[in-house]
Amino acid sequence: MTTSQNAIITGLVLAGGRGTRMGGADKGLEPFHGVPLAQHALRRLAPQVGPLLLNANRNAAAHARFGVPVVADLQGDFAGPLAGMAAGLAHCATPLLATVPCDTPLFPADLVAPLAAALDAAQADIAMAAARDGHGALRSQPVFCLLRATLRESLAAYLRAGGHKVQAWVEQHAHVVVDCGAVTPAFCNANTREELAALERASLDAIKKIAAPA
Ligand SMILES: Nc1nc2c(ncn2[C@@H]2O[C@H](COP(=O)(O)OP(=O)(O)OP(=O)(O)O)[C@@H](O)[C@H]2O)c(=O)[nH]1
Ligand SMILES: [Mg+2]
Repeated sequence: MTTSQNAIITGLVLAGGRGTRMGGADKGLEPFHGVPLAQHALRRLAPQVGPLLLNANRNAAAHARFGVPVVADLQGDFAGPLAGMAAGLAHCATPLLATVPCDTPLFPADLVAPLAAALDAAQADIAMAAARDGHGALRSQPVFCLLRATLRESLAAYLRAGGHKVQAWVEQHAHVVVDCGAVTPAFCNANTREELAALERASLDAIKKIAAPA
């Protein structure tokens, strides 16, 4: 994808969760190789999109230090990732919004272009990433989505009606599921501190492999 095509896509990092499985931590501020997870995700997404947004519900000042606008959920009850997507759509000034969670630090460096190509080819409103598990089965990755900004009202209405499930809302719209490669390690998310440490080790192993191929 060219830089001018990137410019029509706003990148949104979702860091608005409760972090229950990490002892209530504000996960985006947890370090990954010394860099806060939210900042790491912003850096990985930046070359793939135009403007950036960060969705967070706590510690606004700490998140603001990453240098992109911070948007909080419109409702204050931790309604799940869809609420973060809705906040992103509400502040999105481009025709498209690409979403990634903060807790999946090894997400593909070439994620957005295949989503955009598939959205365009299918003339769909949503492109959702999917990835192959160890048995070759395709698993949806619902928080990795490319959305048309025109879905703003639909999503707000869905949330107002008490909806929470990303997949269920996506299925109400013309959507395409895009095979983005293997689940491991690219789509492995850190829900606990142990998982975060394991992802740090996995990324070091990958670097060692590049430095000294077998
Ligand atoms: N804006 C927003 N994002 C959320 C919410 N809940 C989860 N997310 C985001 O959705 C993505 C996946 O979240 P999970 O790992 O399932 O949930 P979490 O809240 O981070 O952690 P747990 O409480 O341990 O489930 C992460 O990027 C979260 O930041 C929410 O209520 N609001
Ligand atoms: Mg998670």
